[in-house]
Amino acid sequence: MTKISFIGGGNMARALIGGLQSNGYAMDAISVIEPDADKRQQLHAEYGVHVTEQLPSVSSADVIVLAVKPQQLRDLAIFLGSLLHEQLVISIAAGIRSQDLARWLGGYQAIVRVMPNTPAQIQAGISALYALPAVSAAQKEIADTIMQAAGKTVWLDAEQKMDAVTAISGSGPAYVFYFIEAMQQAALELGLSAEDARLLSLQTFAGATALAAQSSETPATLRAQVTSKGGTTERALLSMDTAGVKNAIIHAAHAAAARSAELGDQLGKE
Ligand SMILES: NC(=O)C1=CN([C@@H]2O[C@H](COP(=O)(O)OP(=O)(O)OC[C@H]3O[C@@H](n4cnc5c(N)ncnc54)[C@H](OP(=O)(O)O)[C@@H]3O)[C@@H](O)[C@H]2O)C=CC1
Ligand SMILES: O=C(O)[C@@H]1CCC=N1
Repeated sequence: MTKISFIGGGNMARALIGGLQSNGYAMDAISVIEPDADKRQQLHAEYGVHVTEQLPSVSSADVIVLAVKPQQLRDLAIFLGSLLHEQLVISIAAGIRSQDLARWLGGYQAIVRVMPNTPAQIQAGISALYALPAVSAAQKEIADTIMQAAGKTVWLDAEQKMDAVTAISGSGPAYVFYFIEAMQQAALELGLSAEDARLLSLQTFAGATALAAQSSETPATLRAQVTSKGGTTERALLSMDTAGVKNAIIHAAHAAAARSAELGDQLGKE
């Protein structure tokens, strides 16, 4: 079994480990390097993974997943470079370009950049992957297998597309949760119980998403099928259009993509 070492045991590392566990991955093949003792203890208790604060332990791993914040990556990578021999390095840090990471690692090129998302923890994630040219086909296969344990995978032909991916699927779960929060708040305001608010909003999301995925119709057509002339949906959509909801969502995704590029520009300069 490929030995995986996560550096950083925060939200996204947990989500990926959860996905690997659900997929039957041997938890004793996974170790997590994390400075916070409470997080280490929690990760060990919940998943049975090895935990340590000792960076040199990465030497025994086949794959190293860099799961620290983008702002923490450079200092870590400069230290990590001397510990690498033939491991595959997977970076999930938003914005950070592979060539900047390679430079911080002292020229190490076996790098796959990945943008996962948190539904990984129930194997419903999607990850976009991009490999530097030096990454072998076998290493790409390993990266793909690991990320498939957390959901679907898509390979990018140009790293530049990572900013867009980050804005859509990386940050995207937060947009959906935001919408669900609003639906649940409205349900409560309209007099439904918390339990019904939760059930009705979540099943509506799940059902509409499944229909959009399975149907050959566009989302616009499916939306029109809900919208009876002179009816309730029409009134709701008019209210959304007046408030500029669609434009706000599009604008938000552009803002996220711009922030990804900005992180790459700012942090990559160092
Ligand atoms: N959350 C998400 O939905 C997604 C996140 N990502 C990317 O994943 C990365 C991690 O994000 P997320 O999990 O949300 O962040 P978190 O802050 O939750 O996790 C990062 C963890 O790494 C720890 N850490 C910091 N420095 C080191 C170090 N030198 N060695 C080991 N551990 C260290 C942090 O400790 P401390 O808090 O003490 O600094 C923290 O516990 C980011 O780069 C982000 O861009 C990508 C896709 C989606
Ligand atoms: O918010 C962030 O920066 C990270 C990257 C994508 C999702 N979370």
